[in-house]
Amino acid sequence: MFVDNVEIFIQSGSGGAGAVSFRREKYVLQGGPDGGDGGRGGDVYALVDKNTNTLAKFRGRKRYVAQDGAQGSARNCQGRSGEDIIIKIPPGTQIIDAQTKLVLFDLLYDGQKVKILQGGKGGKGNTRFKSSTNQRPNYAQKGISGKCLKVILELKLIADVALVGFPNTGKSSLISRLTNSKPKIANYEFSTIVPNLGVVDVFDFFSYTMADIPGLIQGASEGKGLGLQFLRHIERTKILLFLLDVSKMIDFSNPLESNNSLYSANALESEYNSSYVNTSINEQSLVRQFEILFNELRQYSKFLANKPYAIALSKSDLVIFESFAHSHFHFDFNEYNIGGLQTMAYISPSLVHYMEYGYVDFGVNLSNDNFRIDLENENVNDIGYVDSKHIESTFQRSTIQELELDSSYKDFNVVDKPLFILPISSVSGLNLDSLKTLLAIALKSSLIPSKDS
Ligand SMILES: Nc1nc2c(ncn2[C@@H]2O[C@H](COP(=O)(O)OP(=O)(O)OP(=O)(O)O)[C@@H](O)[C@H]2O)c(=O)[nH]1
Ligand SMILES: [Mg+2]
Repeated sequence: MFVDNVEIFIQSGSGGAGAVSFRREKYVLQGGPDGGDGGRGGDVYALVDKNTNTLAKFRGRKRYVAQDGAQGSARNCQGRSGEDIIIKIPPGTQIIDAQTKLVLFDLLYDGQKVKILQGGKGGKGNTRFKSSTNQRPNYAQKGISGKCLKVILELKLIADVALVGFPNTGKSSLISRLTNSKPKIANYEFSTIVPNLGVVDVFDFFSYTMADIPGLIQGASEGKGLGLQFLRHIERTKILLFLLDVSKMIDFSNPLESNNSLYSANALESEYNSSYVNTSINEQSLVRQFEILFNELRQYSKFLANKPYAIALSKSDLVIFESFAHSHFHFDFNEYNIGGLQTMAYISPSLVHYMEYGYVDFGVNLSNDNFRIDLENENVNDIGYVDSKHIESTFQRSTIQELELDSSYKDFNVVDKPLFILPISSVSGLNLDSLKTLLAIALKSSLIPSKDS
């Protein structure tokens, strides 16, 4: 069960009372004070534990109370300290004061530990109050009470890459091919209702995490579909990977209808039920899918919309590649920084630069004007397979140089959006290695800040 928001009650221990006691010994008539101090109350800590990625266990247990300190006792014995309580939470959990809604802690890294509530101090025993004027004080301090607080634990998953797409576009299928995660895959919408996290291993020395969240639809920002509740999980990702479904066709024959329902989520949705027999792809449908998704993100948060992103064209096994290859996509994402790109696979100049850095032969023809990968090039097979061997070897050699650019390459140190556009298929395996590697290169490069912002 995936749970990402719970309210719990926490309380630190009270300090034990100091003791009032006097020395009693044979032949000692009026022994001096010997009451020990009370023990301190236990603290309440939170500890980040990467072995968990849900707050589900907090649904069962809602009270976390640390132990009180024990009372002091005779013979100057200090009371035992109350045991601390340590609450284990997944990375990405925020601890929020339930009343004021203030974020008290935002815990990101495995092993990070914070004290949320301090236990009360133990009271001083009467020994401590002995003075020249009062040799036998008959009073001691009470311990200080513990504190209590209602807090909300809110989890915002931390993944390096998040998949964003309409329902049924193959997000879960992709994550199941690239990672160890085994999500539910089905040919209907909203088969994923909670996020999945997986680890992508690239060679033996680099890995990153990928999140599959439930599909978005138009109006999600107003609460449609599963709405926004899962978008919080992509707030902290470094790269958004938009999955656009190439098997979706939308009839754009009537431009007058361009602003009405034909282009709405319903139009797209009805397409999801259409058969998978397509003879060519409709690039406008892809652009439209992208626009709808992008706008939903933008409505949710400008910050999200500003993130680096890449595009994967999913289910590319379903289109007939002859037409695919010869028509070439004409992406016209002017607003999104790619003007009229005529290519099927595209890698942004900055990313290419990182790949080339280390003087590695990328293996495909990157023409100077827009660095497009030419399908007719003999290094690329007919169906637009970007030879992953070349990308992989680039990556391997480049990592040695830590993918850092010297200052003369400053111009390339801007994130072009998208980082790349790649046709993929989780069914046939088309370009999956390239996808995995391109994401790795982007994450390793200084294009993407390595710490969460
Ligand atoms: N032909 C083909 N079918 C695919 C491919 N990837 C996924 N599918 C199919 O598309 C359907 C939906 O796949 P999912 O991976 O569940 O899609 P999703 O995006 O996770 O869907 P939601 O969880 O509902 O948002 C399933 O029937 C998959 O078998 C692909 O590359 N090629
Ligand atoms: Mg899914």
